[in-house]
Amino acid sequence: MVFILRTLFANKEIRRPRKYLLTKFIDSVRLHVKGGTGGTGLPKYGGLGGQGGCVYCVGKEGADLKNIMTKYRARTIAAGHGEDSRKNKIVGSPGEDAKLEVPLGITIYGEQGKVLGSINEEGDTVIIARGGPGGDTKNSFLGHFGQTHHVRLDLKLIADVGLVGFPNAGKSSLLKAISRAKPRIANYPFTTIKPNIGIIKYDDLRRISLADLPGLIEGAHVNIGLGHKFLKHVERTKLLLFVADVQGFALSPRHNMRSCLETILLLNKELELYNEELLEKPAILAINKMDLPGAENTFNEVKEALRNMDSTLQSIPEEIRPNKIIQFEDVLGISALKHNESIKILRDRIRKRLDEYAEANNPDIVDASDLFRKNKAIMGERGPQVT
Ligand SMILES: Nc1nc2c(ncn2[C@@H]2O[C@H](COP(=O)(O)OP(=O)(O)OP(=O)(O)O)[C@@H](O)[C@H]2O)c(=O)[nH]1
Repeated sequence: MVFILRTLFANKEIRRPRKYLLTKFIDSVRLHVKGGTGGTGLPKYGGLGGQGGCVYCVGKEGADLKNIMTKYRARTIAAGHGEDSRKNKIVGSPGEDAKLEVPLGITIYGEQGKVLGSINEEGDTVIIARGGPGGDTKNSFLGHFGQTHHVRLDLKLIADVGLVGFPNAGKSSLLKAISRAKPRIANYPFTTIKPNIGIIKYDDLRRISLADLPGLIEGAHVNIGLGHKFLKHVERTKLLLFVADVQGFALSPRHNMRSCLETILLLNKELELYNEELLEKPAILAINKMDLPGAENTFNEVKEALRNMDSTLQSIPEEIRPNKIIQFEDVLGISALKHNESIKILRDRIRKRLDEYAEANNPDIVDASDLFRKNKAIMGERGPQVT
């Protein structure tokens, strides 16, 4: 009884979201959406019913799916119905639209996985349930029902760089050292249970975003650890930043101890098993914890092994051998904890690789002097050569 009264008279302002909503990172939401019904027309006066309202999504920076889940606890969103035509208001007003603010990076799927649209920039709009037409001569002045169906909003973070590594490799420490993000850092695996985004700011005001994802482990493809659940978030990144612990990794004393080189190959394999296309992305390898004793030797060994991949693979057990090897643009030794010169070098290298990527994908942004040189080479001494 006390519980019922408390619930009935509870002040909605101070009601907190359910506990699981406070902790969990939500990257997929299923909703039932209903477009409004069109208003009825008035045949006697030729009156038109108002059109039913639509449900639509608008991209908004800073919005998140958790807010949608808290706001629409019943997971149903309905737009308003169109107004009926009346003697003193012949044309009924359209129903009120229901606007849903969603984060950038959302893809909207309808029934049977059909893609309804995606939202990648602030202000992008996708209608997810159309309102029914109002009553007029074409439908005997009877308003129609709006569209009613289930949709799934699936979030894939949009960041320039995606950090991938085993748990405890120091991804969060690196994110903290390189950007102003404040992720949780602790000396046990799986401290990171949801993606964190950090921004690197350069002197020329260029900003590069990095997504730190929960650690992958051997067997992630069969859902061990946190599985491949978060790998979808690297699909939209332009550059992969592998972070490997120079000491290697063992999840517990019961698990195999994997060396630094083995963790790199295992990460390669897990990415390959998730989506082979990810291996085509430009990638940088950062070997972390270089402040530890003996790190320099291991680093040189790993670098050498990566250089002679064919002979390395022969000495690697078959269960951790990837079919396709990722090509690293750079292999760097860093210390995320000491926050030293190595972090600065990494920052510059990330910038360089992303600039190269932009140049390759947007030929319009090429350096003007480079363009001049190329044009001069084509034109030769006497101007353009016609072939
Ligand atoms: N010596 C040393 N320790 C480091 C370095 N970077 C990180 N660590 C330590 O390694 C441990 C794990 O660091 P995290 O940054 O939480 O690692 P993570 O990869 O984010 O781990 P998960 O959240 O489990 O995925 C912490 O105790 C850090 O202090 C480093 O450069 N040198």
